[in-house]
Amino acid sequence: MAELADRDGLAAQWARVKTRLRSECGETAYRGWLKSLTLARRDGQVVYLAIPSKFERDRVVTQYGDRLRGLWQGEDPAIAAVEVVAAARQEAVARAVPDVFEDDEPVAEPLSTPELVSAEPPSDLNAISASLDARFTFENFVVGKPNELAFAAARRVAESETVPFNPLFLYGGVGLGKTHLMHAIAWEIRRNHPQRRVLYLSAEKFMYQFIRALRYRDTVAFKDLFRSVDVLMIDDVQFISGKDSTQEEFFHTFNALVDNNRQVVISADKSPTNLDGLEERLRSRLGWGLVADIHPTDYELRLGILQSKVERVDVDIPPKVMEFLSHKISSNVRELEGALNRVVAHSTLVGRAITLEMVQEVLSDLLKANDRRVTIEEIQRQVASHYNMRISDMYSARRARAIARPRQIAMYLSKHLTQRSLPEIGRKFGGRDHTTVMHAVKKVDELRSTDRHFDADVDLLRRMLEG
Ligand SMILES: Nc1ncnc2c1ncn2[C@@H]1O[C@H](COP(=O)(O)OP(=O)(O)OP(=O)(O)O)[C@@H](O)[C@H]1O
Repeated sequence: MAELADRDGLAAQWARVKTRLRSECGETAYRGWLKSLTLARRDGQVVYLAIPSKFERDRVVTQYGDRLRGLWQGEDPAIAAVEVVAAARQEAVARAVPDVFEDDEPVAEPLSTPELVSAEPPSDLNAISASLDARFTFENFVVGKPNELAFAAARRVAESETVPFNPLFLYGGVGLGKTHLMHAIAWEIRRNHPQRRVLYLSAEKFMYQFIRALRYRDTVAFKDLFRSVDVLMIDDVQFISGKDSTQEEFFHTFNALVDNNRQVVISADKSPTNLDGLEERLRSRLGWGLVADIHPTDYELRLGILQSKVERVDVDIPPKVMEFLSHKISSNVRELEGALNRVVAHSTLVGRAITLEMVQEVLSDLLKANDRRVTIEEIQRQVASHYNMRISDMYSARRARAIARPRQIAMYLSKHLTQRSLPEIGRKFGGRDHTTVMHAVKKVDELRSTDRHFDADVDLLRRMLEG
């Protein structure tokens, strides 16, 4: 009986860990890698999780191992380690786990035994296409200035009878709706043209399928399959950066599809020009169609998104609270949604009305983290006022040292205190080139190492900005 209760408690903990993993790591990573994790058992201070293949296990352990452990420890600080074990297919996991874990040692399965990974390489689209989230539709996507181009382009691709632009390349920062739009395109095509063969998967899964095909010496089937689709959608293409043979294969697949007038849709965290570790010919081809940027959200869009989510959960949230959340949680939409969910969950569980005070209390950690984020505009303001110059000189062409040096410092701080790329920073400084930003960063680094006063000055600015 006690054992059963323990098991239930463990399952509830695992459900919470999975929910947090999903919101922290993003939908693409969750669906691509984490969803297939299953809870095996707990033994003393160690929790055992299972996953179908060794390949996935290696990936999950390197990429998400620390986070998994942290989340489990959040549930129970006594947990010292989380072991991820490769088991055969899902059914086998369910069957084998109790026996497999009879021994104290977790069993890791050898990579060289293909039948343990999967009986057959996939023979059809359904086997490799990632599943689509029912919530990620065009109807549920709130459109504002920052995402209107991406939205319009996505709709056009989904509704058009022909191929309007090839590829459609959607890019933007974390949690701004790339995956949502990709799923929406796939849903819409499925609805309007059920006969079209749509393949949607993450770039990591593409790589995984490719490596698997190599291992099975089955690259012909792989090529046939990928080249037989009407619409190929690859999410998070930045993951193939630096993976030469995967890139090569992707390039050929891409060309074959485009040459045959099949639609290709790609998403990434950066524009083709700014994707590092990509071969030049691929980079240039990725930019041939329409490149649509999803900009960071503005206040109006955040408020709109919150309103649309609140309508669906059917709870009463005072307008002041909605404004407060849209104002304060500006990092990304995923975090905004997470904040709303936390507030609603707290209110339902504890039976407490949603007020400004309650929200500040429940979200104190998140609010603090958002407060700390610095924008390029704040940096420009702070640096300009520190050096007693006009803010417009941050974007002006004036090159006098008294102006140029603080501007370089502001570029340097933008590079270090924000997530913006060099070209993005350059744009915010009057449309300067990324090499100018690079030069500024180098120059400030140099001066910091040779001039003590200069170094202290920059350090002071940094501390003021970081609050
Ligand atoms: N404009 C929007 N309207 C409604 N929901 C949105 C909008 N933008 C983002 N979201 C929601 O925010 C969450 C994160 O979006 P999504 O997973 O598409 O981001 P992403 O850009 O693919 O992030 P990542 O780079 O982490 O994969 C999703 O739940 C999505 O539905």
